[in-house]
Amino acid sequence: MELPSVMSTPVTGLVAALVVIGLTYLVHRWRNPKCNGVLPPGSMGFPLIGETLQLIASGYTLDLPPFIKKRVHKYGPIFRTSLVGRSIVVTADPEINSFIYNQEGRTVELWYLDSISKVFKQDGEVKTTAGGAIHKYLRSITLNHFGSESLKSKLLADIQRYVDKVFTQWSNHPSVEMQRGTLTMLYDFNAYIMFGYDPEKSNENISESLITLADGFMSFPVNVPGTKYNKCLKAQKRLVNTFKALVKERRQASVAAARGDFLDQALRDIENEQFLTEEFVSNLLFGVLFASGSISGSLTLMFKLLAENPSVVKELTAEHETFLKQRKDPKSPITWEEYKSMTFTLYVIYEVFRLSNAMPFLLRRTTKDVNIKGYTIPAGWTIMVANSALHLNPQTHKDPLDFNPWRWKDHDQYSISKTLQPFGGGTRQCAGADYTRVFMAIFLHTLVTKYSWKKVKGGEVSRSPILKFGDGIHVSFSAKA
Ligand code: HEM
Repeated sequence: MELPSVMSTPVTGLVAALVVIGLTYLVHRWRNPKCNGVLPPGSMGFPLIGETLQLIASGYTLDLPPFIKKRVHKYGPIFRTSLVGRSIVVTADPEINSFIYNQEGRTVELWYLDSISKVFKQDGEVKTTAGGAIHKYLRSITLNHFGSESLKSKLLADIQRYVDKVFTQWSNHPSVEMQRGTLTMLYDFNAYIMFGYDPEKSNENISESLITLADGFMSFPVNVPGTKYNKCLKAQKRLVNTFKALVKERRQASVAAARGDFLDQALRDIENEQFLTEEFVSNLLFGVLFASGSISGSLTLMFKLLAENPSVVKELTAEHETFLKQRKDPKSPITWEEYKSMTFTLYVIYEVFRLSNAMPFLLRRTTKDVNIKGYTIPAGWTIMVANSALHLNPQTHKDPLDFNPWRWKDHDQYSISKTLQPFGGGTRQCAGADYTRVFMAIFLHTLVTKYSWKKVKGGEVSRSPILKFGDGIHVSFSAKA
């Protein structure tokens, strides 16, 4: 009866030793990934989860996310890590960032985390973020409807009418939570521009679903009922169905019903572009509409920054009241020439971009080994381009956490393009940049010329690493006499 246990002891010991050796080898491989050169310094964290938990830990200032700040301090402006199962190199070095922007289609390609790709259906033939002809098309259709020609001929007036209407509604409430308020405003208006959406006539509340989606898409990707990620995936399903139905309905509508909008153009182009299908078009509407909500974070933060800096509001108001005085009819709409001469307003907008960092980093995947500054980033790795580091670098911007629009006074356009890159760079640079500046300028014009306003509650900010506003920023508005 004793025999089995005498026999099993050395076997068990051997198995245990093999498991330990195997695990040690795997951990060693995890910590020292293969590379045909020198990897940037850094740590790959724990096997599988890497340093994901550290990435999403919140910082309670407008400064760089603590994850990046701590590591830049420890390793320098380029370091390696692992996040959600991916080997990643983070760069906060402006020279390397520009190099990476310009490598698009050569040694790197646009890439999203797997969980984000799932939300935006970025796979197979409906991948709207692909390169080549698809990328060219994405840019051209977006610029056609949101670019400078459209702004001058149509959108400038449309934005003014819409912003006026929204402020009138806001002033009828005791207060408005600005993040939700600006997101609803942006999604409703941009959906109107793109496909004639009218929230009062639609069965689906598109802005509400997009807000739920925006709230959950950067949360920890655990798909369990009740989690933000789960709610986000449910909202995504509703949106995909709504866009599909919309595309079908418009395709069946008569030519006379055409509005000449984004959706009409995409459906017309189906005849000429091989990659365009109804599913692709509905995915395109979804992606561009979601991207257009990026202005909300900057507008929301703007209220906090203006409320804390009355001298900025004073100079801003003076600039806009001068326009009113110079007009024959003070009630006439803003002209393109007036927009172009809003000097201080533009400094305020630059400063809000610099501090809001609506997209604190951009993601790329290497298609070949990338050699830069003595390091090698292996093929198949992800690169996180931390453009926000440029905006918060004390060597580039003195007292970087101060809201100081006057700092832009002595900069020419070239130096601004080198020190402020909220819209990224290279061929993937934001196609909504002009539209964003015009929208914010008109929003500010309406705010300071027509309304008195007060922050009544909230205003805490955090970064994890996306900018968040705690319980929000609540503002009350009343029309000026
Ligand atoms: C504050 C507002 C905004 C910010 C900070 C912002 C930022 C960015 C950034 C950084 C990129 C480059 C992404 C990358 O390289 O990975 C980008 C791309 C893009 N953005 Fe924006 N964006 C804003 C508003 C908008 C708006 C209002 C629209 C639509 C009207 C828009 C449409 C797009 C599109 C279509 C792209 C893809 C461009 C391409 O791949 O060539 N964005 N945006």
